[in-house]
Amino acid sequence: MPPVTVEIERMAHARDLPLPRYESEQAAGLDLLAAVESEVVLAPGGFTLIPTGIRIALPSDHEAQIRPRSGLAAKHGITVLNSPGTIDADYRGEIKVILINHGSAAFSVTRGLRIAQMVVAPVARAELRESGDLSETRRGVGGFGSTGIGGATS
Ligand SMILES: O=c1ccn([C@H]2C[C@H](O)[C@@H](COP(=O)(O)OP(=O)(O)OP(=O)(O)O)O2)c(=O)[nH]1
Ligand SMILES: [Mg+2]
Repeated sequence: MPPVTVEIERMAHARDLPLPRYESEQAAGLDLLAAVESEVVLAPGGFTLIPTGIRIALPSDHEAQIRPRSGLAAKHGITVLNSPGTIDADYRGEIKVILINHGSAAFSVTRGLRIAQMVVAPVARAELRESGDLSETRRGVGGFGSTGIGGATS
């Protein structure tokens, strides 16, 4: 798939920070940096909105998803509260990341720390057509474990 062009602006408080980038050749997400002025300490159980200092313009019919970094989650219990956060194609404000500390120790967010990753993805927009005659399926209304919990199913 050819790359999608995303316009990006580094805001005044982030001109010294590098642009988000893919950390490996085939990485799905661009790592987002914390554009905090000074250290922000997240107490256990606490959550906070972290600025990234960037604004973007996505092409129409695309979104950006703000996802956690597994390293921060596995090592410190830090994740994205509203994961995946949704950046709409028409949003022109600063991208912010809502981090939550599920760990048992305080976590320090320092300027430039790679706090989350942003995945750009195509989006299908629905045209709703109201109907009283939805198609039948084998699953029907079954859900929430209707196929069994754990083990192999036959
Ligand atoms: O993690 C996030 C999630 C959202 N946003 C920005 C971009 C998005 O386009 C906008 C609105 O997000 P969302 O639709 O999730 O929030 P809402 O509570 O529905 O707000 P709104 O009424 O503004 O749509 O906020 C972020 O910067 N970070
Ligand atoms: Mg919304």
